[in-house]
Amino acid sequence: MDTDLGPTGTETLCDVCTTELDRVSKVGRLADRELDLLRQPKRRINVNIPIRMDDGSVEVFPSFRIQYNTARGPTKGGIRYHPSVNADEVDELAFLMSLKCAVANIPFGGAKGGIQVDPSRLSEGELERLSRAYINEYHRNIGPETDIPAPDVNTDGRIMAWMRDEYESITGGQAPGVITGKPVELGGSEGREYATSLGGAVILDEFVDEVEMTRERTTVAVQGFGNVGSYLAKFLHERGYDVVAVSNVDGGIHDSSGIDMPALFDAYESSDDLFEFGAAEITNADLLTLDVDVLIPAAIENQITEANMAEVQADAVLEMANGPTTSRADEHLTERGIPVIPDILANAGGVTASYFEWVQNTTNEYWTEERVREKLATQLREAFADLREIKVASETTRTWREAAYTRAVESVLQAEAYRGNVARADAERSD
Ligand SMILES: NC(=O)C1=CN([C@@H]2O[C@H](COP(=O)(O)OP(=O)(O)OC[C@H]3O[C@@H](n4cnc5c(N)ncnc54)[C@H](OP(=O)(O)O)[C@@H]3O)[C@@H](O)[C@H]2O)C=CC1
Ligand SMILES: O=C(O)CCC(=O)C(=O)O
Repeated sequence: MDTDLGPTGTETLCDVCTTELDRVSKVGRLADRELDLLRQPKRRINVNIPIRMDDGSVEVFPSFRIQYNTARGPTKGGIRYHPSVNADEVDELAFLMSLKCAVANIPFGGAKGGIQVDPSRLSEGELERLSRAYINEYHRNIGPETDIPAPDVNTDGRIMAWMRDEYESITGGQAPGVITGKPVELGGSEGREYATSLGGAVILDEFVDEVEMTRERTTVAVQGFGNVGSYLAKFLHERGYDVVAVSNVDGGIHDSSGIDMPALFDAYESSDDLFEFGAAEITNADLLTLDVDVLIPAAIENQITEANMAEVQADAVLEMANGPTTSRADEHLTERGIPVIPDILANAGGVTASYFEWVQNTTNEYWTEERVREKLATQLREAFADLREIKVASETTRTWREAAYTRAVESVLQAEAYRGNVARADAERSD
């Protein structure tokens, strides 16, 4: 199925996206046509991919690529492998990518992809066949100037390498800019592997300065110890924060005097088991309600919800995962004066470094790790400053999320207007 949606396409945005869009729409007095453009993806593609398994049987894996908004540039966003991935989830993630690229001020639209699979069940060969088959099915829809995938949950540089190779064997020639998050030896950027986390650390530093806290006395709990959570815990420890809890899908560990992160990294590398480290064990539910300065969901969506929002004791939330807070919980935290640094700012370091990778691929000029880190920090500090300015200047903007949506929606709609897709005259606006 390949759908260019008209204004009658179904809406599948999550409640927090819809709530925030409605709020921004009311304040900005957006026209119906403008809202339609934001509420639905431009193109949804889904393919059931048959794969021959090692035992000779054939399994079929549903897969998706959703290109949400193309006004600001080629679409950009990761590919997720997870048993529960579905079209609605990918819609929402693609919507968030469209806003995130605008918040980070990089010239991309937003997309997201996914395969409904539990990759831990697959052999290396099956994983490679599935990854290559995904590109085989979608190669006409992606490309360095159209839609550029990247890693997300359960995907990594090795998978990006197979995907680049498959794309080039189908299309002929070299096309390093078709995908980002590649290994450095294959045209990847220095620093991309940890950029989401480094970006999160830069944003948290800015926030801590803003509210006049000091890093040294700031305790943090990080849910998720994958690419984003583990590097973030490391960076925050190096910057002087006290990382008191971390977790993976099986649960977590807690030490109120601060976890020795280098020692944990060494232990985890060999055991792949947080519990073997010997610190007190906690559940993911416990972690989310710990009495810490900053709670950092860095795993999957819908973690702070109506069920646990009243028990959240943190003084602030840094959303490193996409969509970890539901709308009701977001409102509740706001009422209690707990600031939430939204996903589309907090985790924008990943796509920003992906943009740098794409620029390097396009110019064939490669940068040092130091240059990437400096440029990343500058870009994210500017993004934070832009949102602070909106918050300070506006009497109605209460939260960082509202500021981020305000900035992103304005930027996307300006681009749509310059393309002639919407008229931005007051006469067009509905009340
Ligand atoms: N990778 C990137 O560049 C970017 C990622 N993000 C977002 O960050 C989040 C994490 O992504 P990433 O680190 O790449 O993914 P990974 O697959 O590398 O890691 C995910 C982590 O979350 C844990 N986890 C999975 N399910 C649960 C659960 N139900 N409860 C608690 N923990 C769970 C996993 O545990 P286990 O290790 O045991 O499997 C793992 O530690 C996602 O929301 C992603 O969309 C956002 C921007 C960029
Ligand atoms: O690096 C990218 O292009 C996208 C990363 C991503 O999927 C995300 O920010 O959620």
